[in-house]
Amino acid sequence: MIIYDTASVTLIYWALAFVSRDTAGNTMRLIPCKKDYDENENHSKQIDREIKHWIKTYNEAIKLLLLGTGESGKTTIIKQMKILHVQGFSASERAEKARHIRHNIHESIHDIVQSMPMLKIELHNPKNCRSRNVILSYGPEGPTEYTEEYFDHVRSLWRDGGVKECFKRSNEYQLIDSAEYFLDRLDLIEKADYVPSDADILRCRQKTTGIQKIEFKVKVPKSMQGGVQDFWMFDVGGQRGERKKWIQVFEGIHAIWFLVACSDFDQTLREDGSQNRLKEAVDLFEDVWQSRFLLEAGLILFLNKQDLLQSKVSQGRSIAPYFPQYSQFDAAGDEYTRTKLFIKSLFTEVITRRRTRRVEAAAPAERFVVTEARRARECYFHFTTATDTDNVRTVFRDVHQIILTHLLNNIGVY
Ligand SMILES: Nc1nc2c(ncn2[C@@H]2O[C@H](COP(=O)(O)OP(=O)(O)OP(=O)(O)O)[C@@H](O)[C@H]2O)c(=O)[nH]1
Ligand SMILES: [Mg+2]
Repeated sequence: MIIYDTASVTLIYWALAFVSRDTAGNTMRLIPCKKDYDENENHSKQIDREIKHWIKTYNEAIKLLLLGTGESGKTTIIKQMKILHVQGFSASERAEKARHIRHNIHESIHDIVQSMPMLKIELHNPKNCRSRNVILSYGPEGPTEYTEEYFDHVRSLWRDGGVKECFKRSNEYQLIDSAEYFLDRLDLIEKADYVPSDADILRCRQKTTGIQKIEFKVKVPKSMQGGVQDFWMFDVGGQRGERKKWIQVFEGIHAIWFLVACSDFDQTLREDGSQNRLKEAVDLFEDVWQSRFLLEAGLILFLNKQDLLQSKVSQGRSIAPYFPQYSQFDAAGDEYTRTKLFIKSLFTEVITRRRTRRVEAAAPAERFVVTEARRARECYFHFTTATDTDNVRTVFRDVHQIILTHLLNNIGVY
């Protein structure tokens, strides 16, 4: 049986109706064209019967694996699946997240004030020196108890012009992406009865170590035999030290979602200050793309953190100093559009380095097929903001279609 929520059925139906083999019989073509479908009703009915049969008999869970460098947004996607397809977060989970969010506040203000001497930035208000010393005295771990006095120190510092100046240069040291989001919400978070909203939980940052799995079910509508389809989604840690564990979950994976933090273009790795984060993501993507263990899995690239990329670029920060080839990049549109297309081109280049032909496909996903000795290899691209539930809901629907097409190809329905 296969997954879909009601809204995605039409999409999937189309996908299935137009999946076919080429003359050599070894590559898939997906032609999302309603007109052809209407013109070939008998063929569609036959396909419909086959799909229903396949859905009825396919009872395996669909296994998805999230990959990407540290802080690319993998665990945020898992949280979105919990919101969209499980019951969301329980009261005890929210209480636990409140603790992590307070710790996120501490690590944010700690890392900013600790970096000020390196950037030769002074506190604008000398009275804040005491607050800075108090914060630094707790070290990166933070206080055992988050008192009113503690939050007063953080508030004074966050209002300081020097702290703000240092925050604006956060690409020159390591700072979590949600620093501003949480520091702007101090008044709410310091309250004893604070319960984090879904939006707060999506912003909360906790590094993943080891392998996590979430299971969820998606309803299959009655018209498609009814019932539910099981999904297993695996989350791994993306920092270098964590990647050796990845191979443990490669077996039997149907599709990989590879996440890239596009706003990382001017930052270095937390685990290696000499390596640009976006370059690391391109290298890692190449490893995944080439991996013989993952040849059977569908690959979907999430060009994530579009909100942060847009805001960075609108503040006048350019990718050009970090990727000199950007000055030769030819694309229409404003600076943000050109930057996101350039980042995409860094990844399509990895794919097109081998013999490639481009297949026009319907928006929003674009498809590239690489002809290899064994079979066609496909990669789809999506621009995403993982903290935006509506965006992830839409992307998930599109991705259903892609995964289904890939699965049908693998099991030889067509
Ligand atoms: N603004 C914004 N923040 C995002 C987005 N995606 C993820 N984040 C934030 O980025 C931080 C890191 O996200 P995670 O999901 O923990 O990253 P990860 O890939 O699981 O990282 P590791 O576990 O270290 O591999 C979190 O604070 C998220 O809230 C996005 O699209 N926009
Ligand atoms: Mg994680």
